[in-house]
Amino acid sequence: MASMVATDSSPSSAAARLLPVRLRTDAFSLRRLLHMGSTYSTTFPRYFALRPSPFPTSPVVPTAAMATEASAEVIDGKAVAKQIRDEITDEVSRMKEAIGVIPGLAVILVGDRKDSATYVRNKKKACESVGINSFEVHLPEDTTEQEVLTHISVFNDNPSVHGILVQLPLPSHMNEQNVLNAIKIEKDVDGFHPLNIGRLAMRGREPLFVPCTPKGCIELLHRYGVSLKGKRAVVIGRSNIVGMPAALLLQREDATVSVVHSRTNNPEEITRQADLIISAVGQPNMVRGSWIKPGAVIIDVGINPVDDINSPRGYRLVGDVCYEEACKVASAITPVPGGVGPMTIAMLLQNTLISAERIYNFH
Ligand SMILES: Nc1nc(=O)c2c([nH]1)NC[C@@H]1CN(c3ccc(C(=O)N[C@@H](CCC(=O)O)C(=O)O)cc3)C=[N+]21
Repeated sequence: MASMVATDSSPSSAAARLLPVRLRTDAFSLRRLLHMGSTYSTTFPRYFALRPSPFPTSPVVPTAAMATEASAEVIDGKAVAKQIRDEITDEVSRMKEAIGVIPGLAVILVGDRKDSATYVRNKKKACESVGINSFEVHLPEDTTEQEVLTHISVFNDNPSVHGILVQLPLPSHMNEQNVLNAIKIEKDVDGFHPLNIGRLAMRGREPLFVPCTPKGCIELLHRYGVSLKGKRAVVIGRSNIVGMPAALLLQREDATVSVVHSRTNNPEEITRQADLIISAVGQPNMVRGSWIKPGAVIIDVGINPVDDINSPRGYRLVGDVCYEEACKVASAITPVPGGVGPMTIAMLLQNTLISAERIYNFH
């Protein structure tokens, strides 16, 4: 622990400063774990902190029995998202002081889905926390597609709005494609416009915006020092908003990518070859311990409610990955909640800031 304190107070590199405190002492521990396939060698201090010896006065020597009980590093998305929001707060005020512009995000919510309402409320709170202006339109379930298009058009023309997000899913009577295509590409902070996705897929091209959830996954890996170059990555799920863009981003990071989906033969065997797993399917606890190569890094995008009479809400959130099993095999894993979810919102704020900076040519 003493060495951690010393490292914290010494000048650190830019990369190290971005890392969560606990990792600053060894920014590349996870990268090393990836190479070694070990679940445990660089995590002794935390290991002992979590499982104190029953004989605290005697020195603790790791044994093989302990190794089988090793638990993965927790990739703390909540803490990293906070760090990113702090960076955005600074940048927003720098921009305001320099050119008098405040970034603005417009969110359109149609219908009364409780989860959507919660997400939109969280986005609004997050905007406030970093000094970004938020504009919100809440429309009833029976709104026509044309009315939604009109709201988009007004936001497209509003110079105080630099990002527009239409909360998905839309009510079933609407054509999602028509609605998303109406968003001006310069304000498409979700990055869902086909032209953005097309550019993401092409070598030598740059999208205006990278979709928030996959971007958040890659950002977490970067800030935890996980290198992807040459690594085998498996993305589970092929949705337009997570799985597919995540696979494209991983290829841009020089990973070798396989996409496992509902029609894949023997998904377990393919997934077990991965150094990195990104799971985005929406099936609670689908990825079991036996699917995971020892030492793999796991990013769990799933946010699945499961009934839980002991929870005040009557349910709790679990990921796609069986956490109890996975943390005994993986070298690092994102929890649910507190993993990718908060990063998605942080990336939305970042995209909104990037948009405003680009529109005003402010860097
Ligand atoms: N146009 C559009 N863009 C989106 O980005 C979008 C969307 N539609 N529709 C729905 C999904 C879902 N989504 C989440 C964002 C944050 C959390 C989040 O912060 N979750 C917390 C838990 C929150 C809780 O406890 O309820 C966590 O994982 O720690 C979850 C889910 C964005 N989405």
